[in-house]
Amino acid sequence: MAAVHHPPNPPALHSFESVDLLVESLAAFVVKAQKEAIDKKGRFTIALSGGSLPKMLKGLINNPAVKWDLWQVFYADERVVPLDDPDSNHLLCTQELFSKVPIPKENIHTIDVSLFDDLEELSDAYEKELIREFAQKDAARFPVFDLILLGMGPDGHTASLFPNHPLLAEEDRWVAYIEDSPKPPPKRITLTYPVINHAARVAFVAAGAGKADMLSKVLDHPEEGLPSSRVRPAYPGQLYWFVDAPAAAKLELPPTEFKL
Ligand SMILES: O=C(O)[C@H](O)[C@@H](O)[C@H](O)[C@H](O)COP(=O)(O)O
Repeated sequence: MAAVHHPPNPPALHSFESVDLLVESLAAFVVKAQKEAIDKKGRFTIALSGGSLPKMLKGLINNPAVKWDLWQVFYADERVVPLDDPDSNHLLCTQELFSKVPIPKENIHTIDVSLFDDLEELSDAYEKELIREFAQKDAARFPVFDLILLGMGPDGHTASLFPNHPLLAEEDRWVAYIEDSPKPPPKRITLTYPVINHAARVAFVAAGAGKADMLSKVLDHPEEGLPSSRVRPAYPGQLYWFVDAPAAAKLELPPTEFKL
């Protein structure tokens, strides 16, 4: 990545009056990111999270601009449970999105359930899956996702990067595992900061009044070092926040007008 000494771009905060507007704008944003990636490289690499995020992507369903066959989907984090377990992020994304759109199954990169007994092997295998997708094609030290979509938990966590956890200091691995997640289930794998912070675009999605206090901590007080505040994609990467008015209610950071 060029210009290593350039400071990260400031976050773009997009605040919407309603969740419907947020959903519509997020879909338009994803489609634009997809178009730019496909025009440049003929494919679109994206990482998804669980929580409320998959539902927020419903603006992509029946959207003729989405080129599903050119998407390569990874998970920003995944719980170590069978893929049909109610706790699985893959199951959630399948129920909310993939079962409703024509995406080829092989374009969705799930964790290897045969490796559940050994989390080291499991995360190594997912890292290899990323290497197969990125390393030969982009030849970079870290993969450069076209887009990573994240949620923010009530404690400020994102992906499976929890406050004060040693994983926050991981500098080498692309994928790491955690056995002591404070939020169940305890065993998970997660993309690490070097991967998240090398992405071309990272977008958080947060809606509802329940997010207001934590959002203000994360965006107005990044010096507190909460996991979501540590997401600062390296230049020229860009960080976006898609929030609704109740979530934004306590923010000092001024919003940026949403324009495509
Ligand atoms: O793995 C998990 O524990 C959840 O998926 C979690 O990381 C979620 O993404 C955030 O808590 C935001 O949740 P909401 O989007 O539902 O607010």
